[in-house]
Amino acid sequence: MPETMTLPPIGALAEQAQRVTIHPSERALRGHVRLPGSKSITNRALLIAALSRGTSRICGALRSDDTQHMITALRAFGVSISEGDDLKISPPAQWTASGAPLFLGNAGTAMRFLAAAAVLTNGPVKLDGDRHMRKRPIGPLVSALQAAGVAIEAPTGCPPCTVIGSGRFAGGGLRISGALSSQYISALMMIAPLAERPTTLHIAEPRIDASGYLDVTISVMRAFGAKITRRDAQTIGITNSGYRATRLKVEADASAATYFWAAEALTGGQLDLGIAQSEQPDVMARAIMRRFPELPDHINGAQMQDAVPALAVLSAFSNGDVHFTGISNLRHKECDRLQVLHEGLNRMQPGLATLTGNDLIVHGRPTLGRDALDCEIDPHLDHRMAMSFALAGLRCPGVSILAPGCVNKTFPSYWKRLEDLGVILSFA
Ligand SMILES: O=C(O)C1=C[C@@H](OP(=O)(O)O)[C@@H](O)[C@H](O)C1
Ligand SMILES: C=C(OP(=O)(O)O)C(=O)O
Repeated sequence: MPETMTLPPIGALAEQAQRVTIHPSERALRGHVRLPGSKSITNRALLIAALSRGTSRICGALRSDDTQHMITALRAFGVSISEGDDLKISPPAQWTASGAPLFLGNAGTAMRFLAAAAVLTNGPVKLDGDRHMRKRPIGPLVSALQAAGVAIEAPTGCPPCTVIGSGRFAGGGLRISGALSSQYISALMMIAPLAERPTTLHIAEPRIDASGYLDVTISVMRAFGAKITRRDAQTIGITNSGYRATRLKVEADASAATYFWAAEALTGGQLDLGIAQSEQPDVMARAIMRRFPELPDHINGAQMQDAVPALAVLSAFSNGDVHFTGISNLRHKECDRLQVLHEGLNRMQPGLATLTGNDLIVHGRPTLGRDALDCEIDPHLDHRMAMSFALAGLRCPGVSILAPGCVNKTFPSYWKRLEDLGVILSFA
């Protein structure tokens, strides 16, 4: 190749490629990894900024498919958003409904948060997503909004859903089930400061999965001046004091960090990720991963669900069986993650994982790197499946991942970050 010819950037290679093959790392991975901003914080901050008085600025925001869907939808409501190094958000006096359906891909946060916020527009809004999103339940949120007087329908119990915005939200006492997703509760929490009266949210279950995301919601709401109190595990009180614009710095994404904590463990390396303490639920995975290869024989994934795929792949190389419980909601994520994890692990080596109801048991084999079969993993276009199974390739020769561009949902620079650490990838 002539010296002047430059290779296309790796992001473009990954997007166009049908597969990526990961070559085992000969050495321990060391160095600094620049992580993207938190998806959960970015999409909350975008929505709340769009509901605030004044112009807000968000620094360190995640730029990915999920946040782009949120930005595009907010613009359709009349919100002005400029995308420089920082995001600058200026809401209109009143959100407007353009009439055109809003396509939100497979972005759960955008779908659930906007289904609730669309009530604040002045007309009909149809929210739709891709074929995966059309299988992800939204019924409990729809029922809670209907009980609050909102005209909203999702005939299949999943998107598409149609909201007839009245420009107002009554607030008051609301009951919501968070059994299938904590995002339903976050969605109601975030519109409550704009209600006509104070809101008390009653969560139907005494304990829900992913409840740490409610604390993330509270923190972002407070940064925009909301008055909100988590009275107990099932009760949240929110004053109708509105939001005021602010400047918010988004912290690094803890779910993105899990892949690099696992990569450290698998290669015996040490990485500086610039993420220490955080409210984000997936930071809990770090302490567990540090114990590798002696992982606990039981991991309850209920409160760190997005870390489970990376933990499951890491477990395949551990010294024993790891029994994952509390993970039934993984069936309603970007794909049926329990099914796809089970399928992918057994493709790496038959018998590596067992699925018993909604529990996954990974039968760790410390020698796996040496005796694994060449395998092609179909992540079913799920970013976390792609990023997690790629980790197996750090130890096993011949691991390839189909449609690697699916990482764009939350981590477009994932492959580049691995290459920056010296991992050799072949895109085809
Ligand atoms: O509120 C959030 O930002 C999220 C909550 C979790 O989903 P569920 O509440 O649907 O379990 C998590 O899996 C998702 O990636 C982000
Ligand atoms: C479940 C996820 O995303 P969401 O629900 O926001 O689509 C995820 O990122 O793993």
